[in-house]
This record gives sequence, C-alpha cells and structure tokens, in this order.
Amino acid sequence: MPALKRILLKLSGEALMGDDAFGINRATIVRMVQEIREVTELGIEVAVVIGGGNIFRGVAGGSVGMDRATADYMGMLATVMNSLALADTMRQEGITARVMSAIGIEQVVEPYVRPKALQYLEEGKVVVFAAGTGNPFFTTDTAAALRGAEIGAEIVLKATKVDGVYTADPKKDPTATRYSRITFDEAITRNLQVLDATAFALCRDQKLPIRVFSILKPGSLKRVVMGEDEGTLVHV
Ligand SMILES: Nc1ncnc2c1ncn2[C@@H]1O[C@H](COP(=O)(O)OP(=O)(O)OP(=O)(O)O)[C@@H](O)[C@H]1O
Ligand SMILES: O=c1ccn([C@@H]2O[C@H](COP(=O)(O)O)[C@@H](O)[C@H]2O)c(=O)[nH]1
Repeated sequence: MPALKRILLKLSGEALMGDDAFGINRATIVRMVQEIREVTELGIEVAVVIGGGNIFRGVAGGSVGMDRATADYMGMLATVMNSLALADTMRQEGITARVMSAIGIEQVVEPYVRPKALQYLEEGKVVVFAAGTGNPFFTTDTAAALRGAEIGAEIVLKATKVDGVYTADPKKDPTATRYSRITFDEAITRNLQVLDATAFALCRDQKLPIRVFSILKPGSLKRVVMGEDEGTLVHV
C-alpha cells in the first residue's frame, strides 16, 4: 500500500494537447483522469493544479506587446478552462471533483476557500485549483507549491513532458543526464528551469518535496505514489 495520504498533482497544460497543435486532446485528458482515478482508488486524497500552456501559448501571439499583467490574467483564465475540462472528464469517469478558483468568477466556479478545500479532500473529492495563485507574474508551478503547502500535502508531483530533472533542458541538450534525486539548493543554484525558482524556493522553505515525472508514460502516476523509482525527487 502507498505511504502517501494527500498529494498535490501539478499537471502540465501542454501535455493535454497530446499530438494536437494546441487545446485539449480528448484521449489524452481521459487517460490522465483514469490515472488519477487509480490513485484515488488507493485511498489517497488528490488535489490538482493544471497549467495553461496548451491554450495560452496557442494565443500568445496575440499577447505580444500587451501589458504583462493583462497577459498573465489571460493565462490564468486558460487554467480555468483546463480545470473545467478536467473536472468534467472526472465526472464522466465516475470521480467527484470540485473546481476552486483563485480569482473571482463565481458564476462559473466556486472561489478558493481553504477550509472548504480541506473538507472536500477529507470527503474523498478531488479538488482542482484553478487560476493559479490569482496573481500575475507567477506560474502554476508556484500555485502548486503554494496550495500544496496550504493543504498539508506530503509531496508535490509535477507530471510533465519530461521524465525528470536533467542537468540541462533535455529538449535542447541531448547530452543532458537525469538526476534521480537533487536538493532544492542545487536545483536553484544550477538554475534548472524545469520548475520556476519561486516554486523551488517555496517548497524548500516549507520542506515540501517535489517529484518530477513524465505524464506521457502510461501508469507513471501510480508507480510514483507506490514509491517506485520514477522521475526525479527534489528534496531539502
Ligand atoms: N533541467 C531541466 N530538466 C528537465 N526539464 C527541463 C529542464 N530545463 C528546462 N526543462 C523544460 O521544462 C519543461 C517542463 O516545464 P514547463 O513549465 O515548461 O512545462 P509544464 O509545467 O509541464 O507545462 P505547462 O506550463 O503547460 O503546465 C520540460 O518540457 C523541459 O523541456
Ligand atoms: O499564478 C499564476 C499562474 C499562472 N499565471 C499565468 O498563466 C499562464 C499559464 O500558466 P503556466 O504555469 O505557464 O502553465 C502563465 O504563463 C502566466 O501567464 C499567472 O499569471 N499567475
């Protein structure tokens, strides 16, 4: 049985595209939700933060020259769309999910209220935190670190398109090698860009470990929660 009780899963927005150029690929989102269901069936409480790269990068051309904060609010709204799609797919797959937004948008989703989120988790519902931190100049990685710390998650699981943290971006440097573990200090000092430095620093300060792994590899989420050697552990 897994040792974990509560996790914060950060899902890559870009991975939702599957092989499409942008947007949400149906088969991909269904597969991700099925992987989440496997974990909830183990009795683990799951909170999710999803990125917005699949939508926001698709419209980013239109944001050139825009005020940065306005563009960031567009990015946050993109994560609301992904969160709604994710929760609806969960409903179709028999999972009860609640979306909570960091920005006021009450006609669409309920606002983030920490005690309510904790209540949902205790009831076995999956909570999807939408709109990142609610503030421009941040990312959904930082939102995952923030919400993970707030809800007392034991670990942040960053499910992304690469299978761990490398010595350099493996998409740009084919000679890069993967760490099986690395400290926060080393990741920050080496400026490894798999997560932003704010997220690394927040997790370090809160002693909240992060595991980076590939969501493109079927079954990887379950293997991670079962403690198998998957991806890279970032630790204090
Ligand atoms: N040292 C590194 N090790 C691993 N990946 C790295 C490294 N440096 C940069 N990267 C890049 O970081 C990316 C993952 O982070 P990124 O924030 O871009 O994606 P994401 O969070 O999965 O997507 P989204 O922002 O859409 O949610 C990888 O796809 C990889 O190309
Ligand atoms: O707290 C936050 C979270 C996100 N943003 C903006 O949204 C996009 C999409 O998020 P990703 O983490 O890149 O997937 C991001 O680029 C920001 O523009 C934000 O402003 N604040």
